[in-house]
Amino acid sequence: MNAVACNWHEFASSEALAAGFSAIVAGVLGDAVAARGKATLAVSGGTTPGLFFRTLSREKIDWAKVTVTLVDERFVAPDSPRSNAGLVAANLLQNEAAAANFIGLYSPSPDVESAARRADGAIGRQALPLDAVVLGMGADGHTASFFPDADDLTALLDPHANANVLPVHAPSGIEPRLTLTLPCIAQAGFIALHIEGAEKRRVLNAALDGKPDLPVRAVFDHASVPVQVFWAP
Ligand SMILES: O=C1O[C@H](COP(=O)(O)O)[C@@H](O)[C@H](O)[C@H]1O
Repeated sequence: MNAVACNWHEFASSEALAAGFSAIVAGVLGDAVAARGKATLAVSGGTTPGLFFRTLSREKIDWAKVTVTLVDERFVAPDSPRSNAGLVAANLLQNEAAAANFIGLYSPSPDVESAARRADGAIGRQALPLDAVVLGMGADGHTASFFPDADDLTALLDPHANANVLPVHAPSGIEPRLTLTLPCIAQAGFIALHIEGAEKRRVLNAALDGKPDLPVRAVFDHASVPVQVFWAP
């Protein structure tokens, strides 16, 4: 097993992590705006990032030049409590960050396959290459919507995939999903993994030690820059 390239940032509390992490992400986005006149950020959903989003939303950068998108999405409408877009709208696209442009992955298409094709085009035209990606991880070792029990995990984890967005069918994912592909994530200029709690730390360490069936490992193996891990108890 090859050694993995990552940098570990440890904080004493969720509050301290949110403050430190949001300052770093704001710095990455601000640098991109200064260099290219625009910046792109892909964020994850789930239960972990709420406080980080609310803290990041108050960072004073030129948010009108920032495009925010999602690493992954449940195939549900934005008003569903399960919607990652809804989470981002309520917590990140507020305060200073209300000026940002948002590109979601969901559309009210007949099925998740057509929604993925639509999102694939929008992401390719408006969001790539990503300046920054913020990943989460489930206790089963999934990141993005790369679930260990996904029907086509091999295609999802193909580092040479041509697609930007793929549909996902995984029993543990509950609804069908939409996810950025591994190359979209791996080629970002800044790649962060935000996890909290002892259990997720144990799972991540198992993945980094080479335990099979933990899809998060693929990001570390293919990332174009060392992955920055942000952890609090
Ligand atoms: O379903 C999802 O789960 C992961 C992890 O979420 P958490 O609730 O354990 O923080 C998240 O990264 C992903 O974006 C989301 O769709």
